[in-house]
Parts: sequence; C-alpha cells; structure tokens
Amino acid sequence: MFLPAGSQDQIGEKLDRQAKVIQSFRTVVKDRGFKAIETPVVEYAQTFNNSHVGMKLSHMLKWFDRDGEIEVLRPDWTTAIARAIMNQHPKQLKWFYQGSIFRQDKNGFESRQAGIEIVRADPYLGEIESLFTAVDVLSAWKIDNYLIELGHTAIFDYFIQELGVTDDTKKLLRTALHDKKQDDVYRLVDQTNKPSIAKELVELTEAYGDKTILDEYKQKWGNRPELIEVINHLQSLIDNLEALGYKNIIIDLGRVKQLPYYSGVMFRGYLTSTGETCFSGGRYDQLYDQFGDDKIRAIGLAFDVDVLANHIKDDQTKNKVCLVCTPKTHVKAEKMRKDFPDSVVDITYEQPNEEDYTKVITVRDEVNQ
Ligand SMILES: N[C@@H](Cc1c[nH]c[nH+]1)C(=O)O
Repeated sequence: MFLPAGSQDQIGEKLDRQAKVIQSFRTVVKDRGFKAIETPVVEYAQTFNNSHVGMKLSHMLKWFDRDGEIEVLRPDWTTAIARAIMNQHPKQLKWFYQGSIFRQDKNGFESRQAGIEIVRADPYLGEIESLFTAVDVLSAWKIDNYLIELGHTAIFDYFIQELGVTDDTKKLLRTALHDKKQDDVYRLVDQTNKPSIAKELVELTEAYGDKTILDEYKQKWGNRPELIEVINHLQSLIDNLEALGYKNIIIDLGRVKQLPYYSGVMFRGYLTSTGETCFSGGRYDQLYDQFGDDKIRAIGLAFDVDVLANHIKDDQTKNKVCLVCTPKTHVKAEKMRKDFPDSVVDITYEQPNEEDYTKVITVRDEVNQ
C-alpha cells in the first residue's frame, strides 16, 4: 500500500545480509587494487540510449527536466562509469562500484549490484582478472555451489553476417536464440536461401555443455578461422580457471548478448541450488567509441546483490540481553552495556517476553534500595 507497483521496502536481516555481501566484496576488490567510483542516480537518457550504447528508452524510469531533456534513474553502471572515467586519470585501470540500478524490464524497478570494470588494460589480463576476481569474491562469501558460463558475441555475429538478414530479423533471431526457441529460429531463417547456415544457427540453441563441446565444434568449424579463434580463446580462459583450481565451467556457444554493448567474451555465474544468475558481464570495447577513442578496451562484471544476499550464511546469532530499567535507571543500564560486549543489548522500561531473550536483567536504583 502507498508504494508504486515495483517499489519495495527493505527490512531487517535482508538488509544485514546485503550489507555483509557488499562489505566482503569491497574488501576483496580493494585488496586487488580496484578503486571505488560512484556516479549519480539521475543522468541524461542520452548517456544510455545513444547509438553506441543502445539501451532501450522504454526500459528506463524517466521524466523531462525543465529544459525538456529526458532524465533517467541510472539503468546501468557500466555505461555511467564509462562516461565518468573519461575525466579521470587514464592510469587507473580497475574500478569498483556498488548501488542500485533501475529498469522496467524485470520484476521490481530497483536491483542492487556490486561490480567491477577494467578499462584500458591488456584484453587478456582484463578477462582473467575479471574471472579470478569473481572466484575470489564468491569464495569470500563462502559460496562454492556455482557454475561459470562462458560465451562469445562473435559466433552469432558470424552466422548472421553469412545469412545477410535485416536488422529487425537479427533482433528477433537474437531473442529466439536467447530463449533457445528452436521453432522461432527455424521460422526466422526459413526465408533465407542459405539452408545450411540456417541449420547451423538452429543447432546453436543446443550448443552448450561442459568443455568437451569445444572439441566437438572445433571439428565442425575446422574451415572457419574466425570461429576456431573464438574456441581457442574460450579454451584458454578455461585452462586458466582450471589451473587456479576452479572447474565448474560450462560453455554456451549459442549465447547471445543481453546488453547491446557487449562485443567479445561474455560470462555469467549461476547458483547451482536455484539456477539464479549471481553475476554477469563481458567485454564491451565499442562503448568507448562514443568518446572518440576507439582504442579503449574494456571488460567487467556485476554481482546481483539481491540474489547473493539470499544465499550467504547468517552470522552466528548473538546472545540477546534485555536490561529492564526505568527513566531513573536508564543511564545505569546504558553503562551496563559494556558488560556484554558480544551480545545484542536491548533496553526497555516494560517487562519483556522472557522467551525473546537469552537473559533478562532488571536494573535497580541502588540509592532507593
Ligand atoms: N552492466 C552489466 C554488467 C557488466 C559490468 N561490466 C560489464 N558488464 C549488467 O548490468 O548486467
């Protein structure tokens, strides 16, 4: 009641767990040399839906300002940070952030993210550092039941180029592949006169699984150097993760980009217990073209704090002590807090329900005893 549909209050332990998720994240990334950055919640829509970024205006929470410009609530950190760090010293390559994004395309407007962006670094270093940071942060949260999925934008782009379809069909095909709807892919490619390419595109809906899929497709794509390069690239990321001791990796060769700015490797983390996505990210080199510098390479990922807060373990519950006092003995009760350094200490004037506390102590006024 009294809240727009999609807005939500946050209460109690949920907030404690979110704070814990963010605190461990900050500790890990700071120790890896990332620097904090925060951009404002209100920005111009133009920052996010210009032709280089391509986010949909219809998905943003927006209004007109006094000059008739459209303003929005931050729909994406990655794009906002790109705008902001163009004014920062280029020597700082690794950035982290935490806070809400606002989009109308999912349940609820607001979701909390904690993320990293690596800009201007050697591309390979950026990719490995992003993945290793994800593993490091998840281990700090004591989460070990997750899968890392790798994909690459170049595969879909390769087949689309071969098919030579319109931009509209391309968009529809991307959605069909994203939803792994074979029938829709068939229907959309049926009109083209390249049945063998069309067939391969349909097969991509099933091209996911463990790393053996890479060998299978290496055979299949043997005469296409662009695709073999992608496979070798993904294989080398897997080799690095495995050498670090992380083995739960899956590949989705049919994965398509969910955000328009991705161009290269994409990754996602899934919690195996629920199938929820706990982080996602990828390379987005072209995002910086809008600032007139087409040589800047960039990569990053964001954790879903709301999802992770539901999965981290609660702290060991502390003892709860209740000090029952009167206005006259309130100061005495306050001073007694230090006698219970490891407990939650509640002060009341009324006799509490004994079951709610580990210990209930009545604070007496010594002068009147
Ligand atoms: N901004 C992306 C995550 C990301 C960070 N860097 C690259 N990608 C998202 O909201 O999903």
